[in-house]
Order: sequence, then structure tokens, then C-alpha cells
Amino acid sequence: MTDTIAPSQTSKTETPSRWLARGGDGRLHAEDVSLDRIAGAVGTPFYCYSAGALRQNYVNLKTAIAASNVSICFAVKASSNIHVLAELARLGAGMDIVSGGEMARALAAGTPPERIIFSGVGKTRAEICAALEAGLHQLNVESSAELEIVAEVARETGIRAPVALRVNPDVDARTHAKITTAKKDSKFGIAIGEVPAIYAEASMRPELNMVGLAVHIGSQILDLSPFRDAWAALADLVRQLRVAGLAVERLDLGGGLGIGDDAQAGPDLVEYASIIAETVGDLGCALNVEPGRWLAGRTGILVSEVLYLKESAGVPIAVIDAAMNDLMRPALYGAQHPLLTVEAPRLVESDDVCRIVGPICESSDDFGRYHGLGTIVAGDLVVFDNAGAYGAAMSSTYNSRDLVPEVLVNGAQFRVIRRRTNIADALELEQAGSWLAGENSAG
Ligand SMILES: Cc1ncc(COP(=O)(O)O)c(C=O)c1O
Ligand SMILES: N[C@@H](CCCC[NH3+])C(=O)O
Repeated sequence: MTDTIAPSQTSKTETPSRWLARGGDGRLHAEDVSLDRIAGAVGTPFYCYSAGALRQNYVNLKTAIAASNVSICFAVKASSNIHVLAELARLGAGMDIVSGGEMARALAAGTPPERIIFSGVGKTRAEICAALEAGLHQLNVESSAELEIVAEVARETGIRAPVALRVNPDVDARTHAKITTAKKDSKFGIAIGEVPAIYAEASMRPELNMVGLAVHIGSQILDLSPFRDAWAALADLVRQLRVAGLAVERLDLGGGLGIGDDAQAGPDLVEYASIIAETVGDLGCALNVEPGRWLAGRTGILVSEVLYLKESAGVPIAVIDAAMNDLMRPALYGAQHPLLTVEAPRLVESDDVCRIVGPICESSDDFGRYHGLGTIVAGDLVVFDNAGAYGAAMSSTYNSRDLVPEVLVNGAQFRVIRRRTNIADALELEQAGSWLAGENSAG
């Protein structure tokens, strides 16, 4: 069963409705819950997500691409909490997974296996076996070597494997180099010129059910023209395979749709939908996309408390209690997330600037320089916006720090969907092993 929500009347340059707003007291609220209330309940730092905004995004995207009958598989890597996944699964979303762990999460969230696609360049034999036994919709295979293992596992288990080949179309997604995935030298996919021979050979094998092709060119894509290039190349490939008498029933168009913020417009969903229709809409294939960031990014924030104020080379610095282990994107990609104060900004000066840094012993534990924050004092709460994708999902316990709580807000209620870990949990895990002999010298 799926829930029903009407698409929102937002502009065609789509961004989620702002669920983060100031209440009558001037302080920030998430939907109808004050962030002070959540901070009081779970402590800082914490991630906070809006269930309403997530659901609305799903419906808006689904509606925008309805004409080409495109199904949506959420990229679990972007935000893998099972309660977040369950919100989407209830609306009818499928899931795009890249590990056995993500498969467990998608299934635990109630996603039917026939709506789950297994992507990823390095699936293990055990993961392939588990995917076939669970009856997943499709495995996106990225090399001839992987195809051999899929065929072997399919023979061993007696389960015919539904396979799409991930194509590398040699298209520059014009995004950050570290999240570009379809240039010629990328580790992902099979070079487009090699696909026809591999697809033809695989189609002869009874243990493989060759269902189609997949492509994913990168992430945080705002200029949509690389999608057109990649999908047009995919469409040419479909026609070529069909001329050779091969069946191509499904096309997985990948994720990658970027998000804007107040400073930068988000992508135009109408244009996105029309590129799909123009490039692959008339092939008669079942189509799906795999968005992660677009669905979840603007539906989450990271809230942190200012611990100390100091100064370095004349620039004020606020040391906060969140760090690069909680939100890796600034350290990893130089990303800067918009920052808000929970308190309405006090005494904003035209030249005010403040560096925001975390407590970790790395110079890269630095969230960047911010202007216009106004006077900040120790004890203030600050909010990193657009942290709903690749935030908590990429966090670690570096410096033996806790994994921070995740909280889901729904209207006037909130729910803790992951508790804070603590050092006792970590110590328990580390005490599990005993010494084993290093040689096979038993007897
Ligand atoms: C195969 C695949 N699909 C989907 C995604 C989701 O990407 P995004 O969050 O940019 O939509 C990724 C990550 O880039 C991916 O590797
Ligand atoms: N982790 C990246 C996106 C990579 C997407 C995974 N293929 C980010 O935070 O922007």
C-alpha cells in the first residue's frame, strides 16, 4: 500500500518547501518543533530531518517525471537510517543499494525486494548470493570479472540473475572531481564501446537474465546537459543492441541531480523530465532514476553548540561541538554548508566574519568562513543546512567521538531514530576477539 500526497505548488526550479523557520520567539523551529526542545532532549550535536519535506520531495519528483513513467529508487548511501527509508518506501519508492548492509537496511525499512537495485563496483560473492536469494529486482554489473562471479553464483544457487550492465559513457558531469563517475578513466562501469560484445555474450547464458543498461555520471549535478549527453549515448547503445537482436527492457538512468541553496538555484525539474523524455522516452524501456541528494539533502540539518570563541590571525573563530567526523563534506570536498544560528542573528556588522571549526586534531576540521552570522556567544546553537544527504551516512567515530543522534520531526512531534553511541558501545565491540594461531598448523 502507498500513501497519497499532492505535489506542492512550488516554482519549477524545485527546492523543498522550507520546513526550517523562525517561530514567534525568533528562534528556529523544525516543522512545528523548536530546535531548543530537541537539543534539550538529546543533547548536541544532532541530526534532524523533516519527514514532511522528504515525503513532499518524493511526490514532487515523482510527479515531474510521471509522463515518462519513471520509477524512483532512493540511493540509500545518501541517508541510510531505516526510518528515513521507511518514509520513502511507504510512498512507493524503491531503493538503490551498494552493499549487503544497505540491502539489510532497505529490507528492514519495508522495501519490497522487487523494488531494490544493487549497484556498486565491488560486490562480494556473499553479497551477490544474498541479493539473488532475497529476489532483488536487478544487479547492475560493472565489469566482465563481476559478471563471471554473478553467473557462477547464479549457477550454484539455481537462481537466474537479473542483470543490467553499467555503462561508462565517457561524459564529464561537470561537478566536483571527487564525485565525477563517468569519465573515460573512471573506475565505474564498462566502457561504452565494450558493452555490445559483453551484453551479447552474456545474453547467451541461461543463468543470466540480461534486462538492460544502467548509467550514473556523478553527483551534485546542476547543469543538466551532461545528463542529456549520457542518456543520448545510452539510447544509441540500446538501438545498436536491438539491431543485433538483443533484448533491452530496462534503463537505469542513475542519480546525480544536485540541490541548490539560497545562493544558487536548484535544477529545473521540468527540464530534467524533458531530457528524459527526449533521450530515452520513446524506447519502450522501463525507466528508473536513483536520486539520493535531491530527495534527502535539503530535508536534514546538523545542529551543534558553540563551545569556545577565540581568534587566529585577527579572525574570530567559533569552536563548536560538531566536527569533521559528524559532517565530512567540508573536509573531503571543500563543501560549505549554509550556517544559521538558532537565535535570531544579533548585531550583524557588514564586515563580520567568523571561522567555524570543530574539536578534532586535524586542520581540515574546519567548516569554513561565514559572513553575517552576527555576534556569537558560547552556548549558542548553530545549524548546518542541507545536511540531510551524505551527512550522518558518512559520519565516523574518529577521535573516539560518538555517532550523534538522529531525530525525525513530523509536524509537532519528533522521534529519536538513532541514539547517541558512546564509548561503552565501542569498547564492547573491541573486546570481542581472541588470539588465533597465525599458521594452519593445527594437529
Ligand atoms: C550508482 C549510484 N546511484 C545513485 C547515486 C546517488 O547520487 P546522488 O545522491 O547524487 O543522487 C550514486 C552516488 O553518486 C551512485 O553511485
Ligand atoms: N559523498 C558525496 C557524494 C557521492 C555520491 C556517491 N556516489 C557527497 O557528499 O557529496
